[in-house]
Amino acid sequence: MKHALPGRLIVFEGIDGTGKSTQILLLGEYLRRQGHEVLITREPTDGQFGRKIRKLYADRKQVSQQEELELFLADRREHCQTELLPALRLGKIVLCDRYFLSTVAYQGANGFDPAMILEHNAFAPDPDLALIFEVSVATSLKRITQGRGEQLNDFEQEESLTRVSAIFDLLDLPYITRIDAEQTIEEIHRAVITAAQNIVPQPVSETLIES
Ligand SMILES: Nc1ncnc2c1ncn2[C@@H]1O[C@H](COP(=O)(O)OP(=O)(O)O)[C@@H](O)[C@H]1O
Ligand SMILES: Cc1cn([C@H]2C[C@H](O)[C@@H](COP(=O)(O)OP(=O)(O)O)O2)c(=O)[nH]c1=O
Repeated sequence: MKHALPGRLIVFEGIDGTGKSTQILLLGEYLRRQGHEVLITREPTDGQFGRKIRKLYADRKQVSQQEELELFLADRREHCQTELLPALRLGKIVLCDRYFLSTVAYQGANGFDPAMILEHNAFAPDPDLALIFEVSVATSLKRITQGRGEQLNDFEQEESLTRVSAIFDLLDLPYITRIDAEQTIEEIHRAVITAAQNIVPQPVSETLIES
């Protein structure tokens, strides 16, 4: 659903380890320096459903794929109502680390029809900009292990990231901009600013100077 609220919603998408969390903080700092009010948030959230999802992952518990999909949708419904929509109504720039394209790609990789997943997210405002961070699966795996010191079940993880990545590659929606995330942190930051500038309104500070 396209929103007509005064704020802007920018979401950061892509497979794990592409540098989303790094870049969201850098863009947040940049926009705040420009005089914007910024909300930085993420999914899964820290709300009741998001905590449940993280706990399932941490405990390596298996739930049915249907249950998993429903948990992500419940988390997003709550996130929209309690955080995203109120912030957009106040004219804030909302930066969200993962949103419904992650459900399309990850739960799509689990076998659900991507188009059906998109329909189930019709309650959620469309982002004004969805940045899809693109790296090879090899780079993703390297960054995950380096950054977090996790011991990987290499083959399983490689296979599932490849499937998720293939769905991200196929997505074709008007608000998507693809970012080459193999570059340095500084180069990516510049590409992110360029994309954001197309949809972010003039900052309050500049409006005041001109009038
Ligand atoms: N452009 C980059 N080049 C090399 N390493 C990076 C880059 N961006 C992020 N990293 C590192 O890769 C790891 C994963 O980055 P992170 O921002 O947490 O990714 P994500 O949020 O997409 O999982 C971290 O250790 C981070 O410091
Ligand atoms: C938002 C969302 C995330 N996920 C997955 C992607 C991640 O592997 C996992 C946790 O997200 P996240 O905390 O972003 O993981 P990371 O910090 O490792 O990038 O949840 C889905 O499967 N569906 C969704 O709708």
